[in-house]
Amino acid sequence: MSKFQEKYPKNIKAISDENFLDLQNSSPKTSLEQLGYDEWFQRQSENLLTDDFSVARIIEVNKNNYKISDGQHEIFAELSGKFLFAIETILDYPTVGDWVVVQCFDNNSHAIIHHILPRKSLLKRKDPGKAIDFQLIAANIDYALIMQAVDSNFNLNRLERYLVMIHESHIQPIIILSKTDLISENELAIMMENILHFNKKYLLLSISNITEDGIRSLQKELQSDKTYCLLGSSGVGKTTLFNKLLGEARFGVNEVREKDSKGRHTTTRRQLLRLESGSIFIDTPGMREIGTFAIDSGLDETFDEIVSLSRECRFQDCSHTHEDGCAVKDAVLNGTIDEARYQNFLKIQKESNYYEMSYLEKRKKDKSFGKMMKNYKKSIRKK
Ligand SMILES: Nc1nc2c(ncn2[C@@H]2O[C@H](COP(=O)(O)OP(=O)(O)OP(=O)(O)O)[C@@H](O)[C@H]2O)c(=O)[nH]1
Ligand SMILES: [Zn+2]
Repeated sequence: MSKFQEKYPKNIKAISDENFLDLQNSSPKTSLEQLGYDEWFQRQSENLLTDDFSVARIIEVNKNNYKISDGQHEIFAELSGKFLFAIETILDYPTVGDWVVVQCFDNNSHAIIHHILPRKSLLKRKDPGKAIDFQLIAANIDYALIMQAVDSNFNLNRLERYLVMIHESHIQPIIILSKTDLISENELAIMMENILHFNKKYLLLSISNITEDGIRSLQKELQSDKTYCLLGSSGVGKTTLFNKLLGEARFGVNEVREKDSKGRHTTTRRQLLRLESGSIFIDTPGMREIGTFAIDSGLDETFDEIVSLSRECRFQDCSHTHEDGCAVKDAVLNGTIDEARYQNFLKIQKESNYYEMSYLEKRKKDKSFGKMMKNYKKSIRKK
């Protein structure tokens, strides 16, 4: 064991076969379970599964329809009229990874979506085209692999921003440093030390797609039937890594050409797929351009030392910028809290306050518009 591993045994796990043992001992899994369906979702669906309704997972969101899978069939699906009518905000639409209650027709050639099961996690982002709207990226992701390359891409502030966003989405982060072939072992150790200094609670792995260092350790971390996504700036090596995980033999299968429900040929990229090892990966177009996210509890978890200090501030609504008796500012002055980290905390907090507010205002507006429409429809019916 290296010195580094001794210091951070939990963060840098030695390669072990633990993950694989429980696989061998368990009873055969249903095809739904192999797609990530578990007891929790089962409980959520209990009262909804009447008549000929069944459960399936959204594996693709297209312009005019969805593609769902029950682990055996891939079926084009549309929303029921009742479902559409009840939609109040973007958040009510299904997205990739969602579990839905459906009714299948004509020998599984198409399906109608009636309900979305509650989500364990939801990844969303601000729509770049609009000031305050959301775009859903994916639901029910268990782990996000946050990738940063060790070259000029490496940036602790950006890493913290990703961590905040991931916490906010209720997803577990795993940090991956990529392109380790570009630096020496010593340089890598220093970088990892820098990351772990503030982020001891996370698993940190390092990989090189070129030398394949660390790839096997990463593969051993990936659990079967859990859902993952790869996040990180353009060029850090996500696609290269993903193709490696898919396996050389299956290289290229991610592109599919098929007929949509209206019989037209379309070429799409699979948005949810299962690796041979049993782990599930979601890769949607929106994931590639993640921008600003709503941030609330995620901020607390990422900057926990700052947030716990803030309870000692004189004012309850202290902004930690100019107030007298601010425990956070004092800690920065006496060096207990890192200055750069404090500045990044303020920056993310400021952006999120602004963003959160505009979202709430928008939602209020949406609701009152919905009410207005309902009253209008009622008044028409009365006439
Ligand atoms: N030195 C080095 N280069 C790598 C490694 N992995 C990928 N690259 C190179 O980095 C470039 C970008 O790799 P991609 O896998 O396309 O990166 P990406 O993160 O998927 O980028 P986007 O598709 O733009 O999001 C390519 O030229 C790769 O050959 C690595 O481990 N080491
Ligand atoms: Zn304060």
